[in-house]
Amino acid sequence: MTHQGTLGVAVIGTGRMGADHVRRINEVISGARVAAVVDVDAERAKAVAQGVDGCTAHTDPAAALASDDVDAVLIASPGPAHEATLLAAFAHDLPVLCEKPLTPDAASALRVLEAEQRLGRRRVQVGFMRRYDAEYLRLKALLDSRELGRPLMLHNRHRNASSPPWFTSAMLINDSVVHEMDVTRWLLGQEITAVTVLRPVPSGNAPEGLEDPQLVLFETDGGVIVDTEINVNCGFGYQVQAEVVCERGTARIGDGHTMVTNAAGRWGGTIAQDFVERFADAYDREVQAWVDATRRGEVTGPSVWDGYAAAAVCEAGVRAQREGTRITVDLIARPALYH
Ligand SMILES: NC(=O)c1ccc[n+]([C@@H]2O[C@H](COP(=O)([O-])OP(=O)(O)OC[C@H]3O[C@@H](n4cnc5c(N)ncnc54)[C@H](O)[C@@H]3O)[C@@H](O)[C@H]2O)c1
Ligand SMILES: O[C@H]1[C@H](O)[C@@H](O)[C@H](O)[C@@H](O)[C@H]1O
Repeated sequence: MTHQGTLGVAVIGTGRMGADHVRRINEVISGARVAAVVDVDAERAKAVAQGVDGCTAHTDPAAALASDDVDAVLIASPGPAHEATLLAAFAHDLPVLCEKPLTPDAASALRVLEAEQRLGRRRVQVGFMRRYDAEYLRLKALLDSRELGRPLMLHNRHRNASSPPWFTSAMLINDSVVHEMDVTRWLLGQEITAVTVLRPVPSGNAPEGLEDPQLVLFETDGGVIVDTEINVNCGFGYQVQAEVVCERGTARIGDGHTMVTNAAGRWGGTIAQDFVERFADAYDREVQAWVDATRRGEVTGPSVWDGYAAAAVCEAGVRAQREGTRITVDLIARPALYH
């Protein structure tokens, strides 16, 4: 560990999330510094490194991972690039915070799972940041207390103001609904066993050819039914809501009205415009929790098993969407490392 016990972090990928995590490590959280940044776009890496004291810029993760200044790795490159960097970090015995998705498909996630098991201990926290959001944490605590009895149904709404130009119909499932896959498994403590996808008439707001919105149904091994409206061109803002229906009551999060105003014949509040705004505190808590655990020599939070399970549900979801039928999810038995 460098500089009086401060964790030296290499941030891989300095795009939207990577640059935001560099700012967070530099300005918001404690116990870590950005020692190196890596991006295949050399200019982007250099521009981000310039704003950080003692930070080197690289185009190849191998150079950064081999540096004596680097104690830990934060991966924020696109999903298909995650596996290679995860395996390289394992080879250097470095702890990792890996943005979601762990990897884009179940086979590659399984390879990472097997590699981590060969190390014999957990090395990776996966960036499912909703587990660090104050509202989701309250909902989880309520469900764990069983105050409302057993959960029976979970209704989710996941709305983005607009989708980026490269967004595909499959990405509604594996880039967006992947978050509901993780919170469903985490909130309920159950695995998702089957997925069905229903598609209404596409919104006129959606780019030509994008099947948006969609309604995604999960069945779980505890008999809970979960529905998620995914709607990535809703136009009005970024909205993530969840309502759990239990035997003796319901609980709902995500209305997010910290202040309600009355003016000009209307009442109401404001809606965040993107995930960076809505989940700002959750990202801060996620990265701080990773740094704190790493400095204690521990690994906490969403695991490679969680990343693998989400990848397997994504695969079933994309098939369910394509084939228009209910698809069951096949998971391997959970290895002892993740019990
Ligand atoms: N948790 C969340 O809410 C959330 C939100 C958005 C994105 N993400 C995830 O964060 C990751 C990055 O997404 P983004 O929106 O920042 O993307 P982005 O396109 O803005 O940035 C990705 C960066 O990685 C670089 N890059 C590409 N291949 C690379 C490689 N092999 N090695 C190093 N750098 C490489 C690109 O040049 C680019 O600068 C993705 O895994 C994405 O799913 C998570
Ligand atoms: O990559 C992003 C990100 O994961 C957001 O949290 C989600 O709301 C978006 O739909 C997705 O495209």
